[in-house]
Parts: sequence; C-alpha cells; structure tokens
Amino acid sequence: MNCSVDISGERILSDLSFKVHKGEMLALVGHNGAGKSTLIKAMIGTREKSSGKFTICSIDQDDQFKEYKEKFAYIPEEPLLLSELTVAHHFKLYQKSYHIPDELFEKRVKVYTEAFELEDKLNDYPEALSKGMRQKVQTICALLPEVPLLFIDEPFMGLDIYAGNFLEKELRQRCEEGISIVLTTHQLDKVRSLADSFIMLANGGISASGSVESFDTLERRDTQ
Ligand SMILES: Nc1ncnc2c1ncn2[C@@H]1O[C@H](COP(=O)(O)OP(=O)(O)OP(=O)(O)O)[C@@H](O)[C@H]1O
Repeated sequence: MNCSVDISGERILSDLSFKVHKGEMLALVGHNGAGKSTLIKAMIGTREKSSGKFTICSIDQDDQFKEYKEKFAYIPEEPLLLSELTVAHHFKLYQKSYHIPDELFEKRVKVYTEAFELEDKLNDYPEALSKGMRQKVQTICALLPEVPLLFIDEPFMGLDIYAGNFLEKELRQRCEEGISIVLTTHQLDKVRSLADSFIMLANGGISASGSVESFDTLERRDTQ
C-alpha cells in the first residue's frame, strides 16, 4: 500500500508506504489529526488519494474497485447506519453485498447478537438504539463476511467492557485464521495486547514503525 492524500489543496499524507501481512494485526497510532482516519478512508476508497496505489491480495483499488471492495470490511469510527433499515435489514444488506452463505450468516448473527446483547433489537431502527448499540450493530455487520482484511477505526470506542473483551477475542481469533487487520486506536494498552506491529503517523508521514515490541521501547523512550 502506498499513497499521498491532499484535502482542499493541503497535503495530509505524504508518500506513505507499507505492507500488511496475512494474519497480521497492524495498529495505526498518532495524535489527533495525525491522519489515521484519512489513511483508512483512502484505503477503503471514500477519500480520494492524490497519488499512489493500494492492493489487497494483488487486486488494485483503481483498476478493480468492485473486486477490491469485496476483499475488506470496515468499521467506521462513528456508526453509519441507514435510518430506514432495521438492525436485521442491515445484516441482510451485508449478507447480500458480500454473498455470505445462509448457514454462516445465521450462525454469525446468532453468536454476535448474543455476545453484544442485541437479540431483542433485531427489528429496531437505528434511532431507537443507543450510540453504543449502533456501534455494536456496525461492528457485527463488518464481522459477518469472510474477507481477508478488516479496517477498523477505533474499535473499542463506545463499547462496554464486556463487548470490548468479546471483540478483542474475536479479532485475535480472526488473525489466527489468517485474516489481516488494520486498526486505529488511542488506547496504547490495546496496541500492546493485540497488535503485532504498529505505524506511528506524524506530520503526514510515518514517524516510526515496527513490531509491537519496538513500540514498547519507543513508548518508554518518549515518556522518560
Ligand atoms: N473533511 C475534511 N476537511 C478538511 N480537513 C480534513 C477533513 N478530514 C480530515 N481533515 C484534516 O486531515 C488531518 C487528518 O485528520 P484525521 O481525521 O485523518 O486524523 P486522525 O489521526 O484520525 O485524528 P483523531 O485521532 O482525532 O481521530 C487533520 O488535519 C484534519 O483537520
């Protein structure tokens, strides 16, 4: 993956280049405004890049956008649910978009709605849900398909402790199954406990990167 991104003529990300390996969990870290969400949005295709190239499993974002999109699922920082669809409709929409077989779909909906305590909310519309519940619905949607890559912007924001612990376990399990995950977080304890590697963004570029063990050293050095 490599890219530059300009917003309103201002360079936000400059010549970033990195790889995410199969089964790797990569944490994007950096202060507010460092460009973490912008990078994720460029990778999912909702923010145009000014130059560069993204590929997932050798599929190029610009040349084969439909195939590229089918290779990842995305959990945004703020839930983006449609007001005219119920919770169950959202799940069905993901099933159709990602061609999820019925058996897998039903199994995952059951496991996740139980784990996130949403079994009695399936026929509710987003406006009847709390912000945390909307975040849980959005999270479940992204966990339904079998895709090689997950992009997650602040996965634990707004989730209660039980849901956060469940998601942490689920993400770890997905990586063990060979799925790669790129997440942003300000929770450095999560970087340490979950991620394999990190990229620190600053001033539009990568100021540090490496294994999570080197993140620990960097953190100690920077706080002493
Ligand atoms: N829609 C926009 N219009 C103008 N500038 C924007 C827009 N979105 C982001 N920016 C700018 O791009 C830069 C990076 O923002 P971004 O949201 O990617 O940061 P972040 O690292 O995700 O921050 P946070 O930790 O606060 O979520 C900031 O300077 C921000 O002001």
